[in-house]
Amino acid sequence: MTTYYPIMLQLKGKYCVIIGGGKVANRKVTSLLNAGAIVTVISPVLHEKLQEKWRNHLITWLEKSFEASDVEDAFCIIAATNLPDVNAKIKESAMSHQLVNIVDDASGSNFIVPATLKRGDLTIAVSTSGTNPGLAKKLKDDLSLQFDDYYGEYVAFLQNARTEVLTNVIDEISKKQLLEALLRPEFLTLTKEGKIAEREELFQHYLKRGIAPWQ
Ligand SMILES: C[C@@]1(CC(=O)O)c2cc3[nH]c(cc4nc(cc5[nH]c(cc(n2)[C@H]1CCC(=O)O)[C@@](C)(CC(=O)O)[C@@H]5CCC(=O)O)C(CC(=O)O)=C4CCC(=O)O)c(CCC(=O)O)c3CC(=O)O
Ligand SMILES: NC(=O)C1=CN([C@@H]2O[C@H](COP(=O)(O)OP(=O)(O)OC[C@H]3O[C@@H](n4cnc5c(N)ncnc54)[C@H](O)[C@@H]3O)[C@@H](O)[C@H]2O)C=CC1
Repeated sequence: MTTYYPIMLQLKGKYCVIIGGGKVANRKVTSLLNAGAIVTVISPVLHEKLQEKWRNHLITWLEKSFEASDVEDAFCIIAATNLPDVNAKIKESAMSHQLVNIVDDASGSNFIVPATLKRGDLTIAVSTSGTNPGLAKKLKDDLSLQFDDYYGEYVAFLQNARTEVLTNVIDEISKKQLLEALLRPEFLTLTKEGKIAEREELFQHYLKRGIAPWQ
């Protein structure tokens, strides 16, 4: 059993190379682009959705088969061909300091990709440590019902409110109580109901008192 170390990677401006141009490559490319990576795809053929990304100048496409020199300068490498031998060769070409994901070989990868759900700045990631990716996807889909779209707005509110508390409240006990109080269900319920003005009013009321009234 492998014990993984979960992290959130900052990939903005990082050079990532994906080898293979199929459905799986497209999924990995989509999430890399969302994270701001600079993406090059190496493949003689491109899936329709990757072709669209290429036409829109979102990716660089090298219309060729894999060669070891393709991954030399990459921060992150994803081997997503349908040929296990080629994927194994990609793994061998990578240096030990490079991030490498081999889509058909979890134990040969030094990172694997969880199923993720994004709601604004909130990310919920589910991994089965590679034992059942389908379950990771299912759990993510189940969680998407509980963590509905309004969560993005809720998290943005919490971010601003937390900043306001940290900036304005000097007394450490009041600060701690207010930060705890922000996570009580009232603020989530008001967000869910779209009562944004009332939510702000309630927060300002607590902020002015310097201490949450229910404490
Ligand atoms: C180890 C890992 C490596 C990696 O890719 O990083 C890996 C490996 C493999 N996946 C396989 C199959 C499937 N993978 C999916 C789906 C996803 N797979 C993803 C991640 C991972 N897959 C990593 C571990 C994640 C974890 O820790 O649990 C997700 C979560 C994230 C993403 O890809 O972005 C994404 C959901 C995206 C979403 O949220 O929608 C589905 C379902 C579907 O496609 O609908 C199936 C078919 C059902 C099934 O087989 O279970 C196979 C067999 C291939 C074959 O048959 O040859 C292998 C190879 C092996 O197991 O050795
Ligand atoms: N990790 C994951 O989430 C999953 C992994 N898989 C694995 O991923 C593999 C790929 O799946 P798909 O994208 O559906 O396959 P696919 O057949 O649609 O795509 C394979 C791509 O690899 C390219 N390719 C083949 N040889 C190459 C080479 N020498 N150099 C560069 N590119 C090359 C092909 O042109 C094609 O674009 C599957 O064989 C399976 O083992 C499958 C499902 C999920």
